[in-house]
Amino acid sequence: MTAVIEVSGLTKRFKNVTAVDDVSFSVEENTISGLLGRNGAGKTTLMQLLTGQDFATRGSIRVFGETPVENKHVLQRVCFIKESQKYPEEFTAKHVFRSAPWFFPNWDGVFAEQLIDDFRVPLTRRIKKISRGQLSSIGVIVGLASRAPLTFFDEPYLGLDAVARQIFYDRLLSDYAEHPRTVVLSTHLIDEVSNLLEHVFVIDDGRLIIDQDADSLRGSATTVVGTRAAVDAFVAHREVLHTDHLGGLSSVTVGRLSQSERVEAVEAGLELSPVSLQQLVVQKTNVPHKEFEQSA
Ligand SMILES: Nc1ncnc2c1ncn2[C@@H]1O[C@H](COP(=O)(O)OP(=O)(O)OP(=O)(O)O)[C@@H](O)[C@H]1O
Repeated sequence: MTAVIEVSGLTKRFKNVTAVDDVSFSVEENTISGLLGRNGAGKTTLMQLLTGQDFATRGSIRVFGETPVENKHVLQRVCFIKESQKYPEEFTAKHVFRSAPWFFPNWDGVFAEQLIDDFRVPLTRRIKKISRGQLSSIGVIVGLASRAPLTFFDEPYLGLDAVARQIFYDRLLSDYAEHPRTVVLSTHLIDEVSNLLEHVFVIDDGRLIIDQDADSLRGSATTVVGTRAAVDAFVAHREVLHTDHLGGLSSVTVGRLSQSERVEAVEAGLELSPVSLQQLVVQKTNVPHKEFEQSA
């Protein structure tokens, strides 16, 4: 496997905020990765650094083996779709799609036309007059039709309805199968994208807390449900990720269980269920912010 992105000891500080805090990881070529985390976790800042739009306070970044900052050789292979993309005042969607091939050498005009139909983008209305969802559609189309070897989608579908989001997931998957490339996607709609992701990065308060293959992450936790006494006895010596009580019943999320542990649980009258990626991320990141901890 070849790493398209290699990051080591990366830190970005804004005055008293450490937005990215000593992060190290790599992203393999031709994979779809999710960059997940709560509001303010540092996802956008990290993407800005990886796409050379900001300078790191410390640490190193290699994209296609080189630093991305002011590096045409790297940046012409990168597409970054931001939540808040700005366009020139008089621009219509037509202007965006006409100018896209100047920036993206792999631009596929026929694919873009199909996507414009799929998303029903009004081509001749000025961008400042179109809806939030339509604006997101334009970004999504640019991200897909650019076929950049490395594409970042930063929360790309603000305002997109459920049908449009599904079209995005479907087109991304089918086009990725035909034209493999490296995609990094940040989103809060974790369950919706869960099946798309091959690798998961979770950033919390600037720190990378999960860097794991999506399949192994999905199997890394189980919820155990049963009477309080039986659940308590079963989880007594295990790491507990989350606990809920309802009357005499308990629902406790624990780490990976072996086959014999599963048999033991079932024999104790307990029910086992898988934990969704979203639940797992919520449980891992549902802790007090370090600033609040320090000032408390
Ligand atoms: N230019 C800046 N100046 C000061 N602080 C900043 C700046 N940009 C980001 N931050 C802070 O850095 C932290 C990380 O912000 P970032 O936008 O990267 O988070 P995010 O994970 O993308 O959040 P969201 O999911 O809400 O978009 C936040 O505390 C934010 O307030």
